This record gives sequence, structure tokens and C-alpha cells, in this order.
Amino acid sequence: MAEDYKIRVQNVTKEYDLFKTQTDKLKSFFSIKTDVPHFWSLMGVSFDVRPGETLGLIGVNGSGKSTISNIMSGIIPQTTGYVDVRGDTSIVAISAGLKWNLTGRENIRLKSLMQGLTNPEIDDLMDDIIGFADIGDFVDQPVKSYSSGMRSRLGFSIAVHINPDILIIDEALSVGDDTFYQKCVDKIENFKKQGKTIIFVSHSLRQIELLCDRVAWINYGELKTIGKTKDVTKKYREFTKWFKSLSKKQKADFETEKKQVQKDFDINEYQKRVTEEEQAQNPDDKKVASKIKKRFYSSVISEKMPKLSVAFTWLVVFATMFFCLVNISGHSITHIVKHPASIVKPSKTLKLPSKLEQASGLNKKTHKAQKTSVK
Ligand SMILES: Nc1ncnc2c1ncn2[C@@H]1O[C@H](COP(=O)(O)OP(=O)(O)OP(=O)(O)O)[C@@H](O)[C@H]1O
Repeated sequence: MAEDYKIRVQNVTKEYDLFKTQTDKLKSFFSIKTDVPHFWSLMGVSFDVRPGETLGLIGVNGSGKSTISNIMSGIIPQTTGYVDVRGDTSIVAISAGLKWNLTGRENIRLKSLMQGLTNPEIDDLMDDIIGFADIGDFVDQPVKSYSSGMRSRLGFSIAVHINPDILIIDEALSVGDDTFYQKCVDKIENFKKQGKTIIFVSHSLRQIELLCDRVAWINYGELKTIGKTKDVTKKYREFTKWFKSLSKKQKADFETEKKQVQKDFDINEYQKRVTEEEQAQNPDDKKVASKIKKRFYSSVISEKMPKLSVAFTWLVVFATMFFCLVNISGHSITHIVKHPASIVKPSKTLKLPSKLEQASGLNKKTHKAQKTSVK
């Protein structure tokens, strides 16, 4: 791999737990084992995006294009793998990142502030963003009242005016009309001329061929191939032609088989395979295994609670329960430690407040018992 890159993605995987209930979700958060099925949206994807290039991402529905785009732009974390992004990214997906209850104007301010612009800078850009998005009076209406085309136009306009180093465009051009599409293409060409890096996700091979220098074909969670636009689109066209020639049942069987592979994926096996491959390439390097382990896990933010935190949480829960029981039993901690069973037997010296005593009838019984013992 060339060292000069704008984005590097190495052995990136993304696992989704297919929870059926909220309880399963909570159990998983506390690292409690559940029977929830897993799905690996990405099964180890590696590629570099070069500075100043426009890289296209193609692949059939559900192949993982948005997943990898969202990981590169920091919207979602990868499950394992290394991602290095050199510069600010701005993602334009259909309505991604827009807050539906806020107005267009509020969204412009929010997204711009999140990208590090100051309020005076946003004030200067506001009219240009609104003008490019061409949403007229709707700018002061909540985004939830917009059509998908208007949302896409607003998202695109904000993203390009923020002036990021890296622009990720995920299917944003597919919903606009022809006039807006041409405006976007002009803007993208302009970005290219400025030497900016662009990731362009699209189902339209025509758009991909028009705009991209190289193309990565993502196929059911894996990188099938990456290379010159005309070479990759040629292979992809052959694949789609072959796929279309299948019968309905053959298509369904093919997809089920591919999805099953994504369900059965074993991350440990994959790590072992990558380690063996790198070891074969560098037989004298004794640190290959630890380097791969670092690459897989060092830059990962877990969506589950770390094991140490789980242990600490349980410790706090048990300690709280223990001290509550000790308090209720009326024994001292030393006594409970010596006679653990007494934690469930209240102490004889336990004194109830007098009103409570009367109400519970304990007073009478105690007196009766005392009298009997005197006799
Ligand atoms: N939150 C989620 N929970 C479970 N599975 C998910 C989740 N998000 C995505 N997936 C699955 O991951 C796979 C990849 O999805 P992704 O959206 O990245 O595909 P895509 O190539 O962008 O598809 P499309 O071309 O339809 O936009 C799909 O099978 C999808 O069902």
C-alpha cells in the first residue's frame, strides 16, 4: 500500500447484533451472553484513499457501502480494524445528520458549528447555503416537513459550503432533479480542481464513470476489487448481467448463501488468517501477531461495556445489597462475617420504634413471653 494516503482503512469489520427485545440489548451491553444472532456488515475491508482522488464505492444493496462511509466519517465505530483519516470529513447522505425537529436554518448552524465554524463565519455563509439548497421559505420550517429532495439539497449544500478536506457523498444525488444534479456535479468538479478528496457512493455507474478516478467494489461485506474506474465498472457490469440472468429462485439462493457467510463470520479465525498471511510475508518479524492484534483492537471504541466495568458494576451491586441486608438484620459486619447465615435472621437486639412495635403487636407478645418466663 502506498504511504501517501488521505484515508487508510485496514482490516475493518462491523458487527451488528440482531436484537429482538430491549432485554437482549441490555444484556449485551453488560456483556451477558445471549442467543442474539450476529451479522457482519463488513468482514475485513482494507484500502487507501489517495489525496486528491475521487474514489467511487459501488456494490449491490446491503453490501456495506454506507457502513464503510459512516465509519470513515466517524458517524459509527468499527468493530475491529484501523481507520486513519487525515483531515476534516463532511458526509452528505440522503438526510444524514439533519435533525428533523429543527428548521433548515437551525440545522445549517448546528452542522456548521459541529464542523468547527464560528458563528460569524456561519452568518457569512448562511445566504449562500440557503441559495444553493434552493429551499426558499422552507428554511424556517422544521426539516421533517421537507421532501426527500429538499433534505438532500440542504444536506449537500451544507456539506460543500463547510469546505471540508474530504467529502463523502452517499447516494445524495439520486433524489434531486436534473437542475440540482448538474449544480452538484459542477460543485464536485470544482472540489476536484481544488485537489480535495472525495468518496462517492452511488448505484449509478454513469455518475461513477463521470466523476471517479478509481472505484472500490464492495461485495457482501468484502472488498471484491479496487482499481481504475473503467476496469472495475466493467467487471461490475458483467456481474450484474450474470445476476440478472438468474431465475428468481437462483437469485434468492445466491443472496441467502452470501448473507449466511456474513452471519457465520468468525473474527478470531479472520485475525488468525491475517496474522498467518503477514507472517508468511515477513518471516523474520517476531512481532507480527502483536502488531495485528494492535491493528485490530487498539483504535476501537467498544459499544459494549468493558469487562472491567462490568465486574466493577456487579461489585457495587453486591456490596450495596450486602450492606442493606446487614443493616436490616441488625447484626454487626464482624458478626455477619463470622456467621454468614445470620444475615437472614434478624438480631434479638433489634428495636422497633415504639409506635411501630404497637402497631405490629410485637409489644404484647414480648410482654407475654417475659411473664411466662418469670413464672
Ligand atoms: N443498524 C443495523 N443493524 C443491523 N444491520 C444493519 C444495520 N445497519 C446496516 N445493517 C446491515 O448491514 C448491511 C450493509 O448495509 P449498508 O447500508 O452499509 O449497505 P449499502 O451497500 O449501503 O446498501 P444500499 O445500497 O442499499 O444503500 C445490510 O445487510 C444491512 O441490513
